[in-house]
Amino acid sequence: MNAPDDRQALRAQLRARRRAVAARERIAAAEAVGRSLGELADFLTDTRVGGYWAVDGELSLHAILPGLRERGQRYHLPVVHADRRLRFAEWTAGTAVVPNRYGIPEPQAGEADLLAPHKLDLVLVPLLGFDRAGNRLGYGGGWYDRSFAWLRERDEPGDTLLVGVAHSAQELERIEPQPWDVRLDYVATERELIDCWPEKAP
Ligand SMILES: Nc1nc2c(c(=O)[nH]1)N(C=O)[C@@H](CNc1ccc(C(=O)N[C@@H](CCC(=O)O)C(=O)O)cc1)CN2
Ligand SMILES: Nc1ncnc2c1ncn2[C@@H]1O[C@H](COP(=O)(O)OP(=O)(O)OP(=O)(O)O)[C@@H](O)[C@H]1O
Repeated sequence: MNAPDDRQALRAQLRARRRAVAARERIAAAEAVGRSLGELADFLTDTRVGGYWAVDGELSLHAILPGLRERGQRYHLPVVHADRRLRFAEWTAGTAVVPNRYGIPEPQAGEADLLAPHKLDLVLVPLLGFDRAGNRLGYGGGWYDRSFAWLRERDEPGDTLLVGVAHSAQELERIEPQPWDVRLDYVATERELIDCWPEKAP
C-alpha cells in the first residue's frame, strides 16, 4: 500500500483527515501535547530546540513556547534553503517573519544567524502520518529526510532527537519506509508520548 502512487493518495487522505479535526479538538490537542512532550526529559532540558510554525491543520506548538522560555531553552524555526536542506533560525515573540516559497512564515535571518540541522539538540517535526516504529510521511519534499540524513545510519537515538508531533488521528498501522527515510525517535500526540525505539538499552 506504500508504492509511490499510493503514498500520494495516502498524503491526500491524511491532509483531509488532519484538516477535518474539529476546532475544539484542535485547541485541546495544542494544549495537551505539552504534557506528552513533558514526559521526555530531553524536551525539558535541551538547549536548542527546533519547531515549526503550524499551517494547514498541523498541531500548533504555541502553548509549549512559554515553558521553553522559562526554562531558558531556545526555540528555532525551519528556514528553507536553495540546497533543499533546512536551516534553523531562533524565534522569540517579536522576531520578524516573512513567508517562504510555500507561504509558511520563517524568521528573516541573515546567513550568520542560521543554524545547520546538526546544531539542534531536539527537533519537533511536522508530519502528515506516522506509525509506532517512527516511520513518517511528510509532504513529499524530502526536507526533513535530507536535512537529518546523517541520523539514518544510527541504530540507537543519535545526538539530535527527532520528535514527531501529530494528532493521534494521523497514526497509521504501518508506513513502509523508503531507503532515504529518517526514523523519528518519539512521536508526541495529544494523548501520549510514543517511544519509537522501545528496544533500545535504557
Ligand atoms: N509548518 C511547517 N513548516 C515546515 C514544513 C512543514 O511540513 N510544516 N516543512 C516540511 O517539509 C518544511 C517546508 N516544506 C514544505 C514542503 C512542501 C510544502 C507544500 O505545501 N507543498 C505543496 C506543493 C507546493 C510546491 O510544490 O510548490 C503540496 O504538497 O501541495 C510545504 C512545505 C519546513 N517548514
Ligand atoms: N538524503 C536525501 N538525499 C537526496 N534526496 C533525498 C534524500 N531524502 C529524501 N530525498 C528525496 O526527497 C523526496 C521526497 O521524500 P519523501 O517522499 O520521503 O518525503 P517526505 O518525508 O514525505 O517529506 P518531508 O521530509 O519534506 O516531510 C524523494 O523523492 C527523495 O528522493
